[in-house]
Amino acid sequence: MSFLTLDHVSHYYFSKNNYTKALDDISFSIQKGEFIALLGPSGCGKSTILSIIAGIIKQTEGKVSLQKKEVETTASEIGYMLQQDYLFPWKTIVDNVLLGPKITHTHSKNTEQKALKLLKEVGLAEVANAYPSSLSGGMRQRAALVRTLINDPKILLLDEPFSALDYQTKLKLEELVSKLLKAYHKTTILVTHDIGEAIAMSDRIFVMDANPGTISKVFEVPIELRNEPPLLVRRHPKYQILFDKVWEELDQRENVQTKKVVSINNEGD
Ligand SMILES: Nc1ncnc2c1ncn2[C@@H]1O[C@H](COP(=O)(O)OP(=O)(O)OP(=O)(O)O)[C@@H](O)[C@H]1O
Repeated sequence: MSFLTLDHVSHYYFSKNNYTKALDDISFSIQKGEFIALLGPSGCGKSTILSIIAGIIKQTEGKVSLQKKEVETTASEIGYMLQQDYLFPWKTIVDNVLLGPKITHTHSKNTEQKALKLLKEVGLAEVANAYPSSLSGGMRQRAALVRTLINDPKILLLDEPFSALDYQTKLKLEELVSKLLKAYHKTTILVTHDIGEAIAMSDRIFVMDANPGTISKVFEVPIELRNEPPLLVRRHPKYQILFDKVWEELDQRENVQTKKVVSINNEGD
């Protein structure tokens, strides 16, 4: 059964004298617990899709449904993890994690226990009372992940969460995030520029095209890969086969038109 659906979603960014069509007629459905990767050239609308799902912006056309109900905003159901961790430097790790529940008045003794349990699961139990400045980049991103999971969001949106990390830390974090999200059966959308990461972590990969943003092709990750941890996926013979196919699809689309900003006064130009 479909969990999250985007139905003929288009989006325009308007400014004083012109507009950009960022998304054109995007439709897809995601099952509960599914892990989707959005892959495509810069400016193809990946972040715009996440912002629409998160309720940060409202799509110009089309509809977004969660569990079959059309939603104006899914914000309260969403966990958002970005390239930067945005931890507050003056709060300890556990206090950073508990900030969300405190703001939403859902904080209780149980929440604190849950925070400590999650911190333990990501290997941060020892530094729960430390300040972010004393942690490495990878540790800070693990704390950011726990902060995202503490509210038990229905959907997780990951916008290039590993791209600021060194390669080894990134691989280790992929491993941890994948294990944790599978264990908690989280529905996840990952934005990435990294084909290997998309294959290693996802069930399906949506390749996008730019100007305006469309979904050009959907790749199913073979079932044998989906059940393996990312490091093992990267060593599987089927990984390289899929990598080449996705590469080819992206490569074909490299000659995208230059960005199209349409003047409102001279639409025909
Ligand atoms: N606030 C805005 N105002 C005007 N145009 C915008 C705005 N935000 C995004 N755009 C344009 O919309 C299109 C899609 O942008 P978006 O950031 O969603 O792409 P992206 O695929 O996430 O890019 P990247 O990979 O570089 O982060 C681009 O042409 C971009 O310039």
